[in-house]
Amino acid sequence: MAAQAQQETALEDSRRDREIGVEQEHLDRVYRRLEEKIHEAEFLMNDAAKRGQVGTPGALAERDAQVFRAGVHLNRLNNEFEDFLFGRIDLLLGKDGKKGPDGAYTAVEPAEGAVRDDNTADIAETLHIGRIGVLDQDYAPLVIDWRAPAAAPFYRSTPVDPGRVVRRRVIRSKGRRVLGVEDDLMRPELKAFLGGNELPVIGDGALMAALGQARSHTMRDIVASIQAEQDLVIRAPAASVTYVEGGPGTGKTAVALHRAAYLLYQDRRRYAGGILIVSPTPLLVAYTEGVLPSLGEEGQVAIRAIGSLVDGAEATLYDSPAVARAKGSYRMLKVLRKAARGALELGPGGRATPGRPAAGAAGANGTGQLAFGEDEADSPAQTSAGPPTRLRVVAFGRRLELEADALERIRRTALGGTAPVNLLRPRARKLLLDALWAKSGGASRHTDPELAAELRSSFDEDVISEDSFIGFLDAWWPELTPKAVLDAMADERRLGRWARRILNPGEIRKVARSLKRDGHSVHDIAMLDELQAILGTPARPRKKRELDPLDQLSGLEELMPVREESQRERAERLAAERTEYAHVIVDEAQDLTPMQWRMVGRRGRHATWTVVGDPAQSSWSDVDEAAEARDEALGTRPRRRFQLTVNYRNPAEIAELAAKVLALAMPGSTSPSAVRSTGVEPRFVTTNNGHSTVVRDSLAQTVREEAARLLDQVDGTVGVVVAMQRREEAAKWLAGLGDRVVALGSLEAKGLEYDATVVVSPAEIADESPAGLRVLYVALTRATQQLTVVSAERDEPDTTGVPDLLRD
Ligand SMILES: Nc1ncnc2c1ncn2[C@@H]1O[C@H](COP(=O)(O)OP(=O)(O)OP(=O)(O)O)[C@@H](O)[C@H]1O
Repeated sequence: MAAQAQQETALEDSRRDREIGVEQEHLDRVYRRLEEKIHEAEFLMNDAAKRGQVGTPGALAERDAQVFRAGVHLNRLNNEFEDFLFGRIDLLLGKDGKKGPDGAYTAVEPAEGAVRDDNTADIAETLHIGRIGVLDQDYAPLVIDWRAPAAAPFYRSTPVDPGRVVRRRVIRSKGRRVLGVEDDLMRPELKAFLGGNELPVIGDGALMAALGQARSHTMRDIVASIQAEQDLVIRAPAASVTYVEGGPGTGKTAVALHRAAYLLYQDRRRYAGGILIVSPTPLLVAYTEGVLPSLGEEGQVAIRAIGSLVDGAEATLYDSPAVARAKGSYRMLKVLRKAARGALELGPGGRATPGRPAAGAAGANGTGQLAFGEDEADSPAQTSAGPPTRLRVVAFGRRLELEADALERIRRTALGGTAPVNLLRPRARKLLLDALWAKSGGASRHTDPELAAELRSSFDEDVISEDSFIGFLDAWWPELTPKAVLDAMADERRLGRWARRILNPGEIRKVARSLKRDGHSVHDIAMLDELQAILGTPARPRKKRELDPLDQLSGLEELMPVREESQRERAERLAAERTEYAHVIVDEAQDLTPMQWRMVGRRGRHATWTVVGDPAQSSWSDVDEAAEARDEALGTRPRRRFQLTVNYRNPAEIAELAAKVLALAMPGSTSPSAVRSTGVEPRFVTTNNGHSTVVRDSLAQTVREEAARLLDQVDGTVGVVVAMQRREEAAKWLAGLGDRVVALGSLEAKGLEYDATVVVSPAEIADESPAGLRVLYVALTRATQQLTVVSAERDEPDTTGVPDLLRD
């Protein structure tokens, strides 16, 4: 028996080697062709450079475009993809027998007679799939880009609905060497022939091989094993809103990233407007950042954490659940609107200091008093001088004055409506001039309307050129910045005024206190962005463009003093100025607060959208309010909904345990089915070792020992997930264990995955916030191989260590 098994293995090995050899031959051809293409691109670059030295304006523009195109091409070809060629499909003859633009047959279904009555068939076409497309000299496809329509059957075909595909092969290669092949047979009932020989089938399929691999600190692309239900999402038409839901590990993030690459391939011109991917945390950004470059896409896709969407500000702090709820809800919008208008009364925020008024204000020329908002001993806003309370000017030789109540009335009139506060300054200035004019009695000097108008305009000119008026206006209607208004809200009494009957006193106190900290939370960033919209930015004179050194080279600057912007310059300028995108992808969308939806919505007012999320993993407590805000951001565009149903991350043993928490968090919802099982059950460990109280040291020791044990068991990473308030202490528990292990707060674990995880005190995580059970569900679904749950006393573990929350 053993001898027979040995013989079979040897036979299988030699068939595998033969098939590896077949693919190696193909890869060699592809690389020979790539080398030719690289030479072509280099030639184009040189040619373009020569054109740069002679030339008409037309030649110059062409040069720019050519250099750009050749550069992109070269860059892509030179990129050392780890597995440039990764797939192959062997197909039956197609129904219509016509070739598509990719040089492949377009038909999805087999032609009549493609399968003979005795269930035998010939392979009519073989396609290789890779990260970019390569044609041979005769324009026949050597490799088809994975995003091309002809590659779709590689992903879509299943044994239930095989279409024309008989065999799907995943090829593993490194650089120029083919290392292995794995086949899936889509029509096992068929005896198929290729070039007269029976079609060989190697291995047990690529998906399982991919899922079993150790995890690192960066996500890999899944281009070789995208599954049919995922492919439908990736290739969904871009128009409107593509809405994708699915449980943990169903590939939502992976699918979102591959969709970005697909959209760029489909319509590069359109998405030159940029694709924005919004991610919940900087950790997830760092984890996913490498996927698009590995698919050959960079530049036009911006992956940003929700706390990094506002230039010049970065979220580094966390808010307590109560503060987060107040800052994130629609109620905050009302508070900000009031604060933006109210902050005007504080004068030029942050620029002047108490007792030292802004230049030109009434106080500065010694004629007015200063009115500070309040006596703010400990508020950051204490640095702002109050606005002047009196305006004095001399016009037409007369001293004119406006007192505090007149100024107040004018301010209120100017602020009427909802226009951005900073843009209302001209209106306020006009109202001031009207009031001064009325005081001057100038209106009654002439009855002739033309003369009266002339007099008025010279009056206005007189006033607005006076230093005291200019200084007054700067102090009385300063240009406000979002930061200054947010700082002003850190004062509890002031915030109390602006948030009266909107936030409760407890919320006002906590929000004000949170704003006193040095730095911003992720919710502050959305508030800053909202304030920017409420305040507006007055138009500024445009900066003069600098001369391009290339112009000097060609001597064209003499002929063309104002040179047209080149294509490259234009692209660079647009990227730098970009605040709106052509397509917006929101990952972990269930977590966005209403205020965050408003912020993201502003970046995609004319965009198409892909929104991926899982309501069961939401850490935002008012789910309905968030859904309303989402619908507002996405507008009336039609929705296309998809559901992903298979969990590729967790083995069944871990998924089953997590499902118990899901049943508590969202009764009635179903968890995705795990695609594999490892036979390794989750482990339960308690800290009290039979004692009734749990001391912190014992928790530290237990977690450290578990982490060390798991590091021995797996090749890749280990994540230790703790309640947010334990983050820093947990990092110390793991000191010295190496960089394969990390400590994470429960909210930081979002979207990430590890070979093994230690979840510390489920009860502590669940009690952290109103959405705590859903956060615990996230924590329990991060492991690809092994999970240990460490319980403390409050978890009420039973005699086997299973905590109360995870018992049947
Ligand atoms: N078709 C596939 N082939 C191979 N691996 C896959 C496939 N689909 C998903 N995976 C892997 O499964 C894991 C989970 O994917 P991903 O993180 O995209 O899921 P998710 O739905 O975003 O999860 P969560 O909601 O928990 O953040 C990743 O390691 C991903 O590479």
